[in-house]
Formats: sequence, structure tokens, C-alpha cells
Amino acid sequence: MITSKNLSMHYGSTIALDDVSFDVNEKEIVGLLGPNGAGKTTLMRILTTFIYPTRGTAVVDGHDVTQDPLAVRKIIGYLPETPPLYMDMRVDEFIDFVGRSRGLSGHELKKRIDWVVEATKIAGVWKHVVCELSLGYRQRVGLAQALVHDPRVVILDEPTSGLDPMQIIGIRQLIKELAKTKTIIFSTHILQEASAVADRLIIIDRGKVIANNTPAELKKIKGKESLVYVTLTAPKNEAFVVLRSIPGVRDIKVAGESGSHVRFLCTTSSFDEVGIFVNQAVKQRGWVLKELALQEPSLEEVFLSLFKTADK
Ligand SMILES: Nc1ncnc2c1ncn2[C@@H]1O[C@H](COP(=O)(O)OP(=O)(O)OP(=O)(O)O)[C@@H](O)[C@H]1O
Repeated sequence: MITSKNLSMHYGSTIALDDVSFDVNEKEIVGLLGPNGAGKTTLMRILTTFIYPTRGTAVVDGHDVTQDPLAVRKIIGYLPETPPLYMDMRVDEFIDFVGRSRGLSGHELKKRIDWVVEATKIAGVWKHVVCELSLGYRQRVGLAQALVHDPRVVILDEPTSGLDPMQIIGIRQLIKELAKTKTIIFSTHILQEASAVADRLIIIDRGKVIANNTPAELKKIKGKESLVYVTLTAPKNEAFVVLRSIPGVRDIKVAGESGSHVRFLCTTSSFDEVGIFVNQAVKQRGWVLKELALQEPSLEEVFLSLFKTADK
């Protein structure tokens, strides 16, 4: 549905995007993740044809963003970082205006308005003037204007920013619901949010894509070090010394003790070495091995290790 090939964007000497390529499939939810200034907004502004790239191409549903921007705009719903609202209009007037600007009228317009009012839960502020709305409601009206024309592709720049926890849950549910019929790209700083909602995460750092994986795949990306739990029926001090001597083991902690079992947590550069040495020690010393388990890294740990790697 979306293909980006070697996109670069330079603002003077600032390289906001550097050779960014990726694909987004139809009805996929893709989370764009990265620290401040990573290039997320720039990428979304290119895909929505608000700015043109310095180099490279992006194609949305067969339409090139630089050659056929109007065709792209027709099928995209966009919620920018700051919702594009007319402050002195009432919410009902504003959504009606956006719907008409998008070419809707009559029964079709009414049907779509009824749908966005329900989906974005703005019935309670429907007759309010936009400038009187709280940040959360402004965000929801921003979403309503992005969805009123039933776009096939929805691009949301930090859709949950400024929302309270209940509203955040509501927006996440809405994104999941929308993805039954639409392709969605959203940006966020919040890793938990991205992994809870997205089918795939594209992680950007200083204009470059440093990961493009499902949340499950990301967890499998091997960091430089692994955490391994080893539970033994063995004399604690002796077992500690043996584990400490295994090549690659940098740190050991006693993670728990129960009866004759001791649970160790080893930080190691090689899970395999720990396995080989522990099995040897168990055989030679008559210990009993109760557990040898690689602790799966959290997404946070993977995220941090990706950024550390990109630093080098
Ligand atoms: N109009 C502009 N003129 C000059 N530099 C810009 C402009 N827009 C963005 N930049 C620069 O491009 C880089 C990428 O910015 P961008 O806003 O795309 O990042 P972001 O990932 O969306 O950040 P944030 O999460 O803080 O919104 C930054 O260094 C930013 O300062």
C-alpha cells in the first residue's frame, strides 16, 4: 500500500531523513518510533505530500507523492502533531466543513459524520466552539477531521499526545478497529504504546531506519549480552565460583534460594558457553540442574541496545 524508496530530506545542513526505505502492507498498523528529532514528522509530512523529499520516492496506493500529490491526499487521512482546527468554529460546523471540502454531501456526509462522532466520541462537545475544548477533545476533533472522508490510509502523528489514560486506551482501540479496513501509520515516543497497537515497528534514529520488525521479532534481536537464569542444587559458594569462571560471564547475582536450590542470574556474552560449562560442572560434581533459562529481553532493553548500537 505504501512504498518508500531511499527517501532523504535535508533542511539546509540538517539531515532529517537519510535514505529511508520501507513498505507498508494494506491494513497493516505500523508504529513509527524514535526519539525527539529522529525524523518521524518529516517522514509523515512527505507521505502526506505536505513537503517534498530532497531525494527518493514514496508511493501511496500506486500514486507517487511528488508526481500525483492530489491523488495521494484524497486517500489519506492525516492528523498532524498539532491538530489543524479552526478555533472560532463550532465542532459540528468544523467537521461539516471538512467533510464538504473532502467532496461529501447529503446522505453520505451525514452517514460519515455520524460515524466519526461515534468513533472519536465527540458527541458531548458537538456544539462547542473549538477554542473552548480541552487538549484531549481537540485531539479527538483532529482525529475526526482525519477520518470523515473514510480514507484508505490513515497517518497519525502522536495521536495520543495530551490525552488522559482512559482516552489513550480509547484511541488505541480505535486504531485497532480502523485497521480492519484501513492502513495505518502512527508515530509515538512510547514504546509500550507502539508495541501494544502496531503490527510492525519502524524505529528511526537521526533520520535512519535502525529497525523494521514486528514487536516479537524485535525481542529476538540479540543484544551484546544475555541474562541467563541457572538454578542448581549445589553448594552456593562453590557454584558461584564455577559460574564466575565460565568464559563470557561478566556478572553473577544470587536471584533466590530455597532449601538446597540456589538460583543465579548470570550476565553473559554467550548463552551457549554457560550451557556447556554448567552441564559439565553438574556431571563432574554431582549437582542437579533445575533450570537453565535465557531471559527474554524486554522491548525497552532491545530499544536501548538498538540506540547504543546506532551510536557507534
Ligand atoms: N522546517 C524545518 N526546518 C529545519 N529543520 C527542521 C524542520 N523540520 C524539522 N527539522 C529538523 O529535522 C529533524 C527531524 O525533525 P522531525 O520533526 O521530523 O523529528 P521527529 O522525530 O518528528 O521529532 P519529535 O518526536 O520531537 O516530534 C530535526 O533535527 C529537526 O530539527
